[in-house]
Amino acid sequence: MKRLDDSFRKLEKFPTKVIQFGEGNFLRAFIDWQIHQMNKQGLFKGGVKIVQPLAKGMTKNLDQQDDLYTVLLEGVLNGKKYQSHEVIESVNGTVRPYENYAEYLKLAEDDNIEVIFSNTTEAGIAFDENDKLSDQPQNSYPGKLTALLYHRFELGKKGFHIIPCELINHNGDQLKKIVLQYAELWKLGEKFVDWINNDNKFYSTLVDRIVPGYPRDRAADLEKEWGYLDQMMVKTEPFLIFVLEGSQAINDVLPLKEAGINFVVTDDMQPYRNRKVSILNGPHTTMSPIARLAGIETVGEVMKDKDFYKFVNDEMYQEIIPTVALPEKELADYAEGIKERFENPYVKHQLSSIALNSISKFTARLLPTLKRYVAKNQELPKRIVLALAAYLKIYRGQADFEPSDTAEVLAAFKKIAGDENYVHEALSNSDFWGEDLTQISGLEALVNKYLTEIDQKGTRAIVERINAE
Ligand SMILES: NC(=O)c1ccc[n+]([C@@H]2O[C@H](COP(=O)([O-])OP(=O)(O)OC[C@H]3O[C@@H](n4cnc5c(N)ncnc54)[C@H](O)[C@@H]3O)[C@@H](O)[C@H]2O)c1
Ligand SMILES: O=P(O)(O)OC[C@@H](O)[C@@H](O)[C@H](O)[C@H](O)CO
Repeated sequence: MKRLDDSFRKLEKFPTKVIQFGEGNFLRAFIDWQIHQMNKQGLFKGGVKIVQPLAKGMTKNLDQQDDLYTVLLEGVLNGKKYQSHEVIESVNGTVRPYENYAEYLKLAEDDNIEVIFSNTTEAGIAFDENDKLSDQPQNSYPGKLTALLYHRFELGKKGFHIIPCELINHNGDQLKKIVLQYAELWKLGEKFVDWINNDNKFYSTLVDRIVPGYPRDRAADLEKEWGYLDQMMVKTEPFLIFVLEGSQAINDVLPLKEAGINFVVTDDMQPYRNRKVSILNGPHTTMSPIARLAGIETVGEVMKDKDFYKFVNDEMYQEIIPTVALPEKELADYAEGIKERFENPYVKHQLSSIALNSISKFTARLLPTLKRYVAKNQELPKRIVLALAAYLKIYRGQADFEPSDTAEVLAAFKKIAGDENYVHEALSNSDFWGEDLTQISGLEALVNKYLTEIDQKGTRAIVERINAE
């Protein structure tokens, strides 16, 4: 069978206007897909050069198919079923700084390039004090970026719009802060710092699209159906939201909105972040321990089970939405969309993968809601507390499966697992939760009660009872 090659292109190859750090599934199904949508409508007329941020990666595989790949879009959005595939033509080429650093630095010389995107995972936006300007390349992504920016500055050229998509809060501010740290460490001078501050714009973003990646189980069948080989195909849900904090002028640079994409430019993205973290990630973090203890394996199975569906729905509407400071109708529409995404029949989202590092996830994704709920109602949100009790059972080593967390967290739980005051010891450990949870009135007693009930009857019985209350 034929591989993808340039003969599959339907659009002309546009000049490179974007540098993208990262060749991962998410960026290919999110940023490069969006650029392709703009190009199809003649709105952007620009291509992407992908920089592989690590020594090892997938860019050679992409080059082997002339930088083309297929996005398989499957799911339900606003009640409409989507099942389509499209060859994405927005990638113009790839650059590997570990193999050819000169070619990497040369990107700074291209006047057509206006925008830099990145997604190097949450670990990527980090300062490495051992990085040097003379390294070829620097170890960290911000180190590599600073070297590129400095070369651009020395050539007297204009700066960039720098748009990180890593899932950390204030990602743009964080990245800029580290670039300025390198400017100081490498003594790049006041003028460079002024150029960073005045000629470049760093934006903070929130990205949301579930991208399960390469559809391993169906790839061979899909290739047969499409009539070509594609080792870089990527599967995604149809939903996306791309929130960017900054001035509306970015719409002139990136006419995403005009292309019909759900691109939101705002001067404060925190409400969008709170909404996503509490209404999407919150229920994920709640259902994962409770449903796994009841023998359920995926988010889709949770949504198909009438008891668990009601439990999740009630958590969204009774415990979470009333605590988020946005118009209720908007939140309800968002919640309905999330339920549709959780029900996506094409995505098998494992509860075990959501469970990775659950203690920090509970702290970031559920604890703020629990505290806001208590402040508002002077009582505890039962469903979130049941999740906490279920986690304590799992982390005590009393489930049919192991908890997966950092070595420190696992060791700390191991130390207290045999303690007769286990619940008190666990809840009062501020290293887990950032604070002493026994200070929240009634929490320790309710967790103890739920733990006893879980031992006696299992989580499903408690879910049924809470549903009936
Ligand atoms: N897949 C999703 O559904 C989804 C949705 C929203 C956000 N995200 C987030 O996007 C990120 C990437 O996800 P993906 O599915 O594309 O993963 P992936 O494994 O396909 O790609 C990871 C990319 O990050 C780069 N990378 C990894 N560690 C790095 C480091 N220390 N420094 C620099 N670069 C590094 C790799 O080179 C690669 O380009 C994750 O952090 C994930 O949480 C994923
Ligand atoms: O990716 P994690 O492990 O941080 O969190 C698990 C899920 O809640 C998460 O992947 C969501 O599906 C995603 O955040 C949707 O955009």
